[in-house]
Amino acid sequence: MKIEILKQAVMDSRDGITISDNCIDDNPLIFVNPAFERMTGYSSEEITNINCRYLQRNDRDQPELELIHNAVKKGEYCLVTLRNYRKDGTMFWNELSISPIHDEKGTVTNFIGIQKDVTSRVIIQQQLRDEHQSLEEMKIHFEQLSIKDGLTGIYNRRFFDTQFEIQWKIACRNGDSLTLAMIDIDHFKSFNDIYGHQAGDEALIRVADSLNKSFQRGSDFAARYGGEEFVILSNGMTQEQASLYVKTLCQRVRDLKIPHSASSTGYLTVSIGFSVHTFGPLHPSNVLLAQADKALYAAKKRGRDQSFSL
Ligand SMILES: Nc1nc2c(ncn2[C@@H]2O[C@H](COP(=O)(O)OP(=O)(O)OP(=O)(O)O)[C@@H](O)[C@H]2O)c(=O)[nH]1
Repeated sequence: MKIEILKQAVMDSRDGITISDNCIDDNPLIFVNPAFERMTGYSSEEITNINCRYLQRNDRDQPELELIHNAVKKGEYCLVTLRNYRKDGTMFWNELSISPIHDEKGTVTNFIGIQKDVTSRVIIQQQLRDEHQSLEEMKIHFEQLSIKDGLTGIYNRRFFDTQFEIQWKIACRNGDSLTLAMIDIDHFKSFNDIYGHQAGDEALIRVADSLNKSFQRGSDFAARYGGEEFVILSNGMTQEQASLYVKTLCQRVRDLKIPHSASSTGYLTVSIGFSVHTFGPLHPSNVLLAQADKALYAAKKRGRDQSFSL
């Protein structure tokens, strides 16, 4: 091939082509083609005989610069995408490859650099990444919405039903005990009537929060079961442990000291029915719910502000 054609190919290339001199201190550019001049806005005279790091200006905190530095040191090829700045100060993404040129003894005498302005591609990639991230955030948000109660922020009935099924199956397989506590606010209708619905909502939030902070085990959880009714599911407790635990729940709500003039104590209280059941392979799950529900009814009958188990 004629040397003239090679020369013309470099001059006509749409990609920027540079040649640096590796035998001179600081590896300065000794040639840039017209496409490089168009891409950067610098003329050949302005940028030859100096190292091309001026293209990064003060934006030196780019890990890719370390890759180039190492490749030059070892006399190796490398491909990076960098933020570069044109003469007018505007930024562009430069996809740069550098390849060593060897003399007959194998010494690296020069590097040839090929540069492409890939700004549009990088911007689209960033937009896609951002959109993907927002979609992920929305997905998490909607997942949370589907299992959390809108008012109190604790788990909702749907989550409880699913989780109850799972924990029941595990308990049946392992022969473990499960404890279900059904917690109902006392005289809540009159609380709403006296203090208003908004105050009722605030009381529900405070009670839910207090119950939600009461666990000893990671697998325990509280959920809002209905209007002013909550449930707590816990595994591995004995009857005695469960009995002590639910007493502390009643106390936690008393300690909130939410005034309730229609309550005999003067404060908002809860009644709790609980059931502890050790499951075997054939035990249905609803026994726990039915027993806890009956026990709650009994706790109400016995005067409220207390826990009870059948
Ligand atoms: N503010 C508010 N009130 C609610 C909400 N959900 C249910 N309630 C109210 O809770 C009250 C429950 O009343 P009842 O089922 O009669 O029970 P109670 O008055 O607590 O009586 P006992 O359970 O027998 O002590 C009703 O007045 C409902 O309107 C809610 O999200 N916000």
